[in-house]
Amino acid sequence: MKTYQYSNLSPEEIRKLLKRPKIDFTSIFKTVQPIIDAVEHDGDEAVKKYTNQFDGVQLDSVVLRPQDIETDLDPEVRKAIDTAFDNIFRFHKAQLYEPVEVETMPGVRCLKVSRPIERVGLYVPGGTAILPSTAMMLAIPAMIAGCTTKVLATPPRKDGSVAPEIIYIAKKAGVDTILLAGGAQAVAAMALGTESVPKVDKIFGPGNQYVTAAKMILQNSEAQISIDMPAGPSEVLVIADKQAKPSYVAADLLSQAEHGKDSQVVLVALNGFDLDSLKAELKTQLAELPRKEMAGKALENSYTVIVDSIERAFSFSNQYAPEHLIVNIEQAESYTDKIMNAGSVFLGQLTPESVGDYASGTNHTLPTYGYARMYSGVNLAAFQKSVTMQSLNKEGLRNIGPAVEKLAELEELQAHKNAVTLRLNDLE
Ligand SMILES: NC(=O)c1ccc[n+]([C@@H]2O[C@H](COP(=O)([O-])OP(=O)(O)OC[C@H]3O[C@@H](n4cnc5c(N)ncnc54)[C@H](O)[C@@H]3O)[C@@H](O)[C@H]2O)c1
Ligand SMILES: N[C@H](CO)Cc1c[nH]c[nH+]1
Ligand SMILES: [Zn+2]
Repeated sequence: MKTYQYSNLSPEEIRKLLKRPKIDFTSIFKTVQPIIDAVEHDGDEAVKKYTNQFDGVQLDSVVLRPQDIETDLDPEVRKAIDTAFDNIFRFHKAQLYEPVEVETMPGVRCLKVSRPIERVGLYVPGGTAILPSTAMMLAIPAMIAGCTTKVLATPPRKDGSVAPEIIYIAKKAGVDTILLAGGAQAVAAMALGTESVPKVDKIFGPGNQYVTAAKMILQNSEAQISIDMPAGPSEVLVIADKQAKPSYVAADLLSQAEHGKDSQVVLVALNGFDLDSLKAELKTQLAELPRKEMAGKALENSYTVIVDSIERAFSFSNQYAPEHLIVNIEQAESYTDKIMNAGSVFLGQLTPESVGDYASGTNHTLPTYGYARMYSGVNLAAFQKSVTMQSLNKEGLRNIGPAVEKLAELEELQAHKNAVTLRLNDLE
């Protein structure tokens, strides 16, 4: 990790630091488009072909029905999943809201109600690590929202199976179909539908560049789907002051670096934070990690910036708009008003980012790459759409009619005006 002193940086150097490592989507689109075309044309056969090519697995069937499969989990694993499941359920259930009803003028009643997006596709990455936690983050809000068709896609393991933990979660959350595929072929199968995969209306979930590119292409295609957000390689920004323990900060930075070599981690250090101890901690902790190669590569894309005030620390973080922000400074809770752009925030010395990845209750599918400036992380509302309704009585029609007639006249839309005038005349 390189270290920069903020006050010595030129505006151009700051701009460069705030940008993420470039992803060349043009070449990825060239790989992904033919995969999508093949799935559109050949359905399940294409899914099988690419699963063989990229995952080395020859599938007999591309789908499983989780409800038909017995799972035998280690009791401790089951208990941990159940704890996380309950917390995620509780936090997302609390996001259900009551219909909005307003009488905008006497006799004119307006309503806003929520309805589930009926058919959803949930992508659970599985290239370099199995992620049962992502299965929970997607399937639980889909269940609470009332989505009726829930397809969960995940790459098969080398023996063609799906991790029992994912099956257990899928059953618990009422997922109907598991698609044994990853990458662009899985996204295409859910967006377009195949002989055995139901077509969905919205696709959720993080993934590598092939997954992200397929989501981007398909949302702009005739498949008529929407996607949650452009979620890319995991990232974290830590703000640390002199009270922050270097060993904790190192562990937090490494926890996101170990996701993949393209992850980026950033430390914004306030004066007094012990950078020498941090460097030593990073070295010793990294050496012990099973994924040290990936995490080490990610650290090469990463950096520390030293700032001289808390204001500067938050303004840098807001411009960077991290997926995860850890505020490891004294009285962290008193600074929440300063946080404008971040996917999910972890306040204080005792709140590692990992708790949000697994079990605190918040969602871990979050915007990366600076998209936290305008996108929210996955939440209950992402699985719903709102429908507005209105109804008028005689008084309402009399009250509102003249304004609508006048505005229709202004826009020279006579039929619009007539629809009101005919009714008003009948009232007389
Ligand atoms: N932002 C978030 O919320 C979040 C959460 C969890 C994970 N992540 C990120 O998700 C990503 C997971 O990536 P992953 O690779 O482990 O799993 P993945 O499931 O996203 O991708 C694996 C699939 O990629 C396809 N693939 C592999 N090589 C290919 C090639 N050359 N051409 C075409 N397709 C190919 C294969 O079909 C394979 O099944 C990581 O970048 C991680 O940081 C993000
Ligand atoms: N940190 C990831 C989101 O960026 C989510 C995750 C899953 N498992 C562990 N971490
Ligand atoms: Zn993580």
